[in-house]
Amino acid sequence: MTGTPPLVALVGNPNSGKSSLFNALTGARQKIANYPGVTVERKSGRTALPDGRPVELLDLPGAYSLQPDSLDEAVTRDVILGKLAGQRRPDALVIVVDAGNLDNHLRFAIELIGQGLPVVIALNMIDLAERDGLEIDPTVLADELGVPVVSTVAVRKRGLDRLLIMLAESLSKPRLQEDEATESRKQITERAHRIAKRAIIHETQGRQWTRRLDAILLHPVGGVAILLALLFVMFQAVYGWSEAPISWIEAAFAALTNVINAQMPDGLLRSFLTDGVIAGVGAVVVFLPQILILFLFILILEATGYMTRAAFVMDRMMAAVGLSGHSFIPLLSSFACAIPGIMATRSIMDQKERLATILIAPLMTCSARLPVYTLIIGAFIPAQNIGPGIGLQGLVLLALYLFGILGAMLAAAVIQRFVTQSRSSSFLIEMPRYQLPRLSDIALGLWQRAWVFLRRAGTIIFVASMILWALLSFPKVPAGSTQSQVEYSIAGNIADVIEPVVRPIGFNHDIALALIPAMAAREVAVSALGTAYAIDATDEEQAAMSLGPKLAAKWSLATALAFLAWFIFAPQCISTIAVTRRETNGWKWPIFMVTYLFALAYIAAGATYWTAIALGL
Ligand SMILES: Nc1nc2c(ncn2[C@@H]2O[C@H](COP(=O)(O)OP(=O)(O)OP(=O)(O)O)[C@@H](O)[C@H]2O)c(=O)[nH]1
Ligand SMILES: [Mg+2]
Repeated sequence: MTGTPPLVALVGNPNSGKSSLFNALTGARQKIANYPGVTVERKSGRTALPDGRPVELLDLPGAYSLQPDSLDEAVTRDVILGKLAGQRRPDALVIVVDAGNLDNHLRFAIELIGQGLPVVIALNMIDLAERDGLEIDPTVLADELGVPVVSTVAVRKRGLDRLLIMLAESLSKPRLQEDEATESRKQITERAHRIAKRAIIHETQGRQWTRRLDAILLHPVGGVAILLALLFVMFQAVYGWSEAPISWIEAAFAALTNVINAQMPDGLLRSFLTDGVIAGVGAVVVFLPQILILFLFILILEATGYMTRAAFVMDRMMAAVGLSGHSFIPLLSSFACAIPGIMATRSIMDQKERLATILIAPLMTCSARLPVYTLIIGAFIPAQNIGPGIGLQGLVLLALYLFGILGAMLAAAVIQRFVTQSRSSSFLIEMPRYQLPRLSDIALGLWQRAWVFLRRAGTIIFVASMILWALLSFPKVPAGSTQSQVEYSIAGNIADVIEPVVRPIGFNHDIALALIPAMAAREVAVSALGTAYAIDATDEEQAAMSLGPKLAAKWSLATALAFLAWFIFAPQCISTIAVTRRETNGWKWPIFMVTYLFALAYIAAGATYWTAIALGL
């Protein structure tokens, strides 16, 4: 044979050992360049078949399927289909499969075999599989798939001779027709599962447990039910466990106020310290225990390997609104804060899906909303059980989170349908191993969350409280005026302008006052109320009361519920708007986002208020 040597591509899932195999086969005879027109690395090299014929090997980027989710995957697909300009189609494929991950990797293998090219399967990492007590019969695999299968250990160069013999044989056979009847994704998954089950002769208990657990946790109905149950327990705990630590923090701030009141003469500085700093910052800091409890759950679920399963379970639901599991992790991060969530959307390949995800990320209940929610719930929702072990407050909190998610899903459906018009892409991920979380990792994670929260309290919320205290304290109300200090102040006058706009949705003057500074950060709504009520307190006893009872005395239930509904939707956060501008390269999308979110917030608050009034609450 003369002319160009046959081209053989190494292809398979990421991390299956393609490059290791490539290195083992080609040694130093490698050429590295880019594929024409794209910044994806092209690695090729020479090797020789047992009869001495040369072969050109191509190390393709890892992929999960022939439906690309990334540039790398698109290159892999185009090369295999012979569609990449300037790159000839391979004459045969070596499909590299991780023996320890047979179920997952066989899906791509089946899809590749359907392309009709001569194929040899390298059942790689067989050493690791053996170490883990996994025994696989390659002949069963070969029978089921109808192609030769060779066990290999790329890093020890085991099985390479046999691989080359099989390759030579395959290359000399005529090319098959491409499969006409293409199987659906579901059929491929099921077939991969069945074949893996047959080929695995023996597996350890740990792996059996993983499979059994996955069968339950990934179940389309049962898995969702378990996810909801876990969320339910999580939000019950936020209330159930936080009472004592919150009262300690409150007591500490009250004691501090008393010391200052006893040691300092009445005056501006004292008012600044007690009404501004302690009432403002303190009102937010008391929510630290609840935030830590929430994150304790999230960190544990992440560390055990459950979160990836939750993403998988959610994928189906997200597909219904035109998103995919790719959006799940960014949206999940948005529960901490929309800013890292929006930044995490960079991993979404489909630009329209990415945009839709950015636009709905602020609807995920970020931790800054928690102080607002818990303050209002604590003040207005009775701390009673509506069934054995089912606290009403925790239930309301869960409902608020679910409303946020529901709102996000509806918004996504509408946005994907009318604005971005994207189709959802396929979503395949590998499940991490289940494991017991390490205490030190959880502790570190909690410490980081606490630090972020306290740093916000000490910086942005502190500054906002300071400014607000000044705006509320000046000008001083003249003696004998019928107005209170807050009404007479600059902030009070600004609130007068806003109040008519928000009165139709049940908001009062206090809320109008809190809304503007809360644009800096949502928790500032809480500190603003704290400072306003502290300044207006007529006597010491009233001043010492914590914020919740004060609200309960002044607001109607309908107003409180409307305020909660507002905060589910309102884009009350300048940083999020700024990040959206940066990530979408312009003002168009942030303006769109702010407009639709404010509109939703206004409608939701109004609907809540008038429904509550109609129900006589
Ligand atoms: N024990 C063992 N380790 C292997 C084997 N093959 C590959 N590895 C290791 O697995 C890891 C991934 O191997 P790579 O060759 O980089 O995998 P790849 O398929 O090229 O990965 P991508 O290019 O990211 O798609 C490396 O750390 C290898 O050393 C094997 O047969 N046995
Ligand atoms: Mg590689």
